[in-house]
Amino acid sequence: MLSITKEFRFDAAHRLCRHDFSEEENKALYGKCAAFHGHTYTLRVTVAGPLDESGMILNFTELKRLVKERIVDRYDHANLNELPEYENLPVTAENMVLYIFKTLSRASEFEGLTLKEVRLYETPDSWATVTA
Ligand SMILES: Nc1nc2c(c(=O)[nH]1)N=C([C@H](O)[C@H](O)COP(=O)(O)OP(=O)(O)OP(=O)(O)O)CN2
Ligand SMILES: [Zn+2]
Repeated sequence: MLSITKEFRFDAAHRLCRHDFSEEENKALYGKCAAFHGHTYTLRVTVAGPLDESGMILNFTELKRLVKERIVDRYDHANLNELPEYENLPVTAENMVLYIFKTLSRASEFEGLTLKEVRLYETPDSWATVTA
């Protein structure tokens, strides 16, 4: 199966918390990550599909425009806890990658293609993945 992958990076801040928990309960659940801190996230988006008449699955330039517009430009230098999608969810790599996958999979640019995988690295050695 043929696929293409594009990688993106953004810097963002968050703290891990449940809104229905007290500070003490969040500290007990999430430890040091209950305190506000930042990451340089790496996002990898993989798309599969047939080649078009230009010899491409999807132009990398178009993929970049889409992912930047829908995700990266909103997340870069943001406080992730303030974004509406995480109003009632802990800002874990798992919840983030699920939201990113759902959001991108709705894009009309992927019509006739398969959004195969979205992977989000929170640190160079910790990541979460959604695979179609
Ligand atoms: N399953 C998950 N576990 C943790 C998440 C997560 O999103 N999903 N997030 C965190 C924190 O955000 C924390 O910032 C990262 O924790 P940790 O990997 O322990 O942080 P380090 O700086 O020590 O990372 P290294 O991988 O050792 O560089 C915690 N857990
Ligand atoms: Zn963190």
